[in-house]
Amino acid sequence: APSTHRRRQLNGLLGSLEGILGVDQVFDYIVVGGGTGGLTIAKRLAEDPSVTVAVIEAGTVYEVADPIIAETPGGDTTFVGTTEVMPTVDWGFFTAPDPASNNQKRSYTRGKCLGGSSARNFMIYQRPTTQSLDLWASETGDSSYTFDNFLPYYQKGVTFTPPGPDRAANATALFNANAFTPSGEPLQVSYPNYAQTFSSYLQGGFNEIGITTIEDFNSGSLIGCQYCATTIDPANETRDSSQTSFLDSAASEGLTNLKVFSLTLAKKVVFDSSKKATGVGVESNLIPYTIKATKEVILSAGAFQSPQLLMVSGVGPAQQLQQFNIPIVVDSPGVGQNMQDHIFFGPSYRVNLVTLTRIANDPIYLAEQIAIWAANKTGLTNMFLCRPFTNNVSDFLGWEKVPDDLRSSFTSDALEELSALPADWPEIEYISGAGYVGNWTSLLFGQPKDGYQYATILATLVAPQSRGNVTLLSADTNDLPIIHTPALQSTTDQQVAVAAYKRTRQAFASKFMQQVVIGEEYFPGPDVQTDEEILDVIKGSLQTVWHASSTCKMGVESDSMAVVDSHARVYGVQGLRVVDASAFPFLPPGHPQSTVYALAEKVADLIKNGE
Ligand SMILES: Cc1cc2nc3c(=O)[nH]c(=O)nc-3n(C[C@H](O)[C@H](O)[C@H](O)COP(=O)(O)OP(=O)(O)OC[C@H]3O[C@@H](n4cnc5c(N)ncnc54)[C@H](O)[C@@H]3O)c2cc1C
Repeated sequence: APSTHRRRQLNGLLGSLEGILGVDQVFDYIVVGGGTGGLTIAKRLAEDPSVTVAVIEAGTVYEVADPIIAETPGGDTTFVGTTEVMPTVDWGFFTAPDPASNNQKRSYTRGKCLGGSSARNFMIYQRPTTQSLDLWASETGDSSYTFDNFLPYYQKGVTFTPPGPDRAANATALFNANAFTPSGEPLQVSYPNYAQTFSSYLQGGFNEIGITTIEDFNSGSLIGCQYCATTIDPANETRDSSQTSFLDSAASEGLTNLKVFSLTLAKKVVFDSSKKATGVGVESNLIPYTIKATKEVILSAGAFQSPQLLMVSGVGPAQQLQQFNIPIVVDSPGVGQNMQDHIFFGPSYRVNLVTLTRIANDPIYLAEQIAIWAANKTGLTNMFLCRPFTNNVSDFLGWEKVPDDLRSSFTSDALEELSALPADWPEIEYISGAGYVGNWTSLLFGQPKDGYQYATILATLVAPQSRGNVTLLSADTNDLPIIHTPALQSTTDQQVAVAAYKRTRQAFASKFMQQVVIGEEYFPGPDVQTDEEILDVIKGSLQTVWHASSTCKMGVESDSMAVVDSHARVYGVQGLRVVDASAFPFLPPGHPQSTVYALAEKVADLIKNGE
């Protein structure tokens, strides 16, 4: 079977046993975190046969840890509610109580496995807008980040496959093939063959309320609506992650100069007396040892744990380090600060369509789908690859700035803050939710069991003004850091959120959507009408979109909160970079995985060029 073959190939790259046996471990480069950014940069560095690369990853191969859910696109709906934690491949983060939203503590999904959060995400693949990347270039003083200059790195690792002949009827996905380069690159971007019927109605509803259909979301414009491309491998309709793309290709190319230390926790970066990073202290099976780096250490442990690793290693806000008796290497006040994230929420309605509600509640329907799969399967071993499960559930998106009629009631402060954003930067994203979401407690297990099907439009704040942070619980990476997520502290965000909620209701009330809507709004219900009532519902029912970023932000040296320069090098030390979502200068509009992959590609080239 393909997955057994894959595991055998990967075994050739797993090096942790040697570490446990105390064999001296010295590499040119150490990448901490085998997630989205980490495996991408590690594979690219290892393409040079003259260097050696180690990856340190706390988790393991996700098809070993979690053989069914992780590789099935529809498995993305499991264990992402505010009260749930995936037992096998998740870190188990909960946010600190959030005073701006009823002191909620929300579960915050983070992949703990090879692939990292790309093994747990919703697979939406789209790129930021032209002007948001141009802003990245101006804020970091580096013109190589303008949309046009950065685009080749978005294209580099990706193979794009247009929607195929087996794609469902009435679900035509437009696309711009020119946004991609023809290639045999590792990361697969395509469209599921099974489309959510709800999305066709959503498109009609959006068009009716003024959100027009555009060609695609990968060419620099977002305002409009369309089916989204996904990191689903069209060959077998399974999830593609940095593990199944970049690490698998390293294995199949026989790059034995790349070693993966799985089930190995990074404890701290080791510096010499000249503040050069010379290695990483790790722990595997409770045994501590050090892996040495002769050239560089690259932190790719994600937006929560890259800043944690910097802080426990002595790079961070002095006060925070002193609190835990950590010797200060560099007082860097921005480490862990400036966190940006998106939140989403929205009303749920009963609909006359098949949605996740049926899959979750109707075993006979599920058995039928599995029987259809069994009759037609082409060598795939996972029965959860029956048709409805090959879709990532959120397959249609819309974007806009708040329309004038709702904007007219905004405060002048809110209008001023929002006007600072570039013209093409949307304020709201709408994500199709073909199922009940309600108060976000649990997607799969929370579907109402009353025989109806449900659907939701998830309004998302993509120009958030609220900021969060990451602080230490202790000086030991065995203790997860404390995460304060930025949800609705800003009154601008509150106003946009209420306007966004009203827009989702307008879409459900459109003639097009009314063809399939049954009765009145189910959640929160028609009694919720005033702005205060709507805001209260949002506070009690929001979830983050798991897009935490910018906690080791990139910026110019004169910016005291900048942690890395535009080559992702940590200010104040040598031989240390941060390459993951934490290094973003800010969170561009939309879903960040494309930018994490692109940044890793770009920094790999910088390193290869000695920059
Ligand atoms: C549920 C969910 C849905 C999402 N949906 C989408 C989507 O549809 N589209 C999109 O574009 N984005 C989506 N995202 C966001 C996107 O997946 C992330 O922004 C991106 O994957 C982050 O990449 P990263 O490299 O920064 O971190 P990660 O991919 O999380 O990698 C960090 C890695 O470091 C490892 N690690 C951490 N600490 C240590 C340590 N001390 N020692 C050893 N290893 C360590 C982790 O185990 C992990 O493998 C979603 C995220 C989630 C969680």
